[in-house]
Amino acid sequence: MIRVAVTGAKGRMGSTVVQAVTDAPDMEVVALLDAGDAITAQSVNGAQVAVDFSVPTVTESNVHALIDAGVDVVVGTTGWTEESYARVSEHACRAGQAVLIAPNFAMGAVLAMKFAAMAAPYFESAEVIEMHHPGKVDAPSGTAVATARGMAQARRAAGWGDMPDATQTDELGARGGRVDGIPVHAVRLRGLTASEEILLGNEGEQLVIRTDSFDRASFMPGVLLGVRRVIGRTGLTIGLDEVMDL
Ligand SMILES: NC(=O)C1=CN([C@@H]2O[C@H](COP(=O)(O)OP(=O)(O)OC[C@H]3O[C@@H](n4cnc5c(N)ncnc54)[C@H](O)[C@@H]3O)[C@@H](O)[C@H]2O)C=CC1
Ligand SMILES: O=C(O)C1=N[C@H](C(=O)O)C[C@H](O)C1
Repeated sequence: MIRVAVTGAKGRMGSTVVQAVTDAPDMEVVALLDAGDAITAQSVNGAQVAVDFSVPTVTESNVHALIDAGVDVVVGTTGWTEESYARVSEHACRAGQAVLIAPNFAMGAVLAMKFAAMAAPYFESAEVIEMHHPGKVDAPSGTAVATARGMAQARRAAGWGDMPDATQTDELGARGGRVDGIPVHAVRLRGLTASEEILLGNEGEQLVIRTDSFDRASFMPGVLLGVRRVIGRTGLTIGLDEVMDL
C-alpha cells in the first residue's frame, strides 16, 4: 500500500483527492493537512507520497517542507515560476526526493496541451481562452500558461515571429494578457469547473482544440497515476505527460 498525505485536504481538490486515494486499492490516506497545520516528519505520519492542492501563495513552501520531511510530492497547485521550479529542483535533487508538478491532471487537458504544441508551428495565429468557476483565485490558469508557453516554444523553433494583430488601442485590456507573446483570455463563470479553448488560425482556416472538465473526478486518474509514478524518481518532473509514456 502506498501511504499518502494530502495537503490542502479540506479544499475542493484536496477533499476529492482524499476520497480517490481512499477508494484506490493500492493506497491509503495517512495524513490530512490544511492551513495552520505544520508539515513535519511527524505530521506526515510515515507517508511515502504527499499530494498538494493548496493555494499558489503557499505551495512552494509546502513542497520544501515535504521534501525535508522525507516525502515524495505530487503537486497540482498552480502559481509556479521558473525561479520556484529551480529552487524545488535543487532541493529535491539534494535530498534525493522526487517532485512531480502538473498544471492539469485531466487526460483531456494533458493531451490538449500536447496537441496545441504539435499544431503551433503550422498556424500563423494562436490564442488561448481559459474558462473556470468563479471561486478560482488565480488568473490566468496554470494550464493556460503552460499551453501558451508550449505553443510559443514550438513557434520559435519553427521560426515564427510576431502574430498578425493591427490593434492600436486597448484601454480595457480586451486583447487579453500575453504569455510568451500568446494572448491569453480568462473567463470566470458560475456553473463552470474548468475549460480551455485553443484557437489556431491561418488564412482561410481555423483549428479549435477544446477540453472541458465538468467534474473534479476528471483529475483523479491523473493524480493517482502521478502518485504511483513519482515513486522511484529523483528531482523535479514538470507535467503529467512526462510520466505517461506519450
Ligand atoms: N493540477 C490540476 O489538475 C488542478 C489544479 N488545481 C489547482 O489546485 C489548487 C487548489 O484548488 P482548489 O482545491 O479549487 O482550491 P480551494 O481553495 O478549494 O482549496 C485550497 C485549500 O488549501 C488550503 N490551504 C491554505 N493554506 C494552506 C497551507 N499553508 N497548507 C495547506 N493547505 C492550505 C485551504 O484552506 C483550502 O482548504 C489551485 O491552485 C488550483 O488552480 C485545481 C484543479 C485541478
Ligand atoms: O482552479 C482550478 O479549478 C483549476 N486549476 C488548474 C489551472 O489553473 O490550470 C487546473 C484546472 O484548470 C482547474
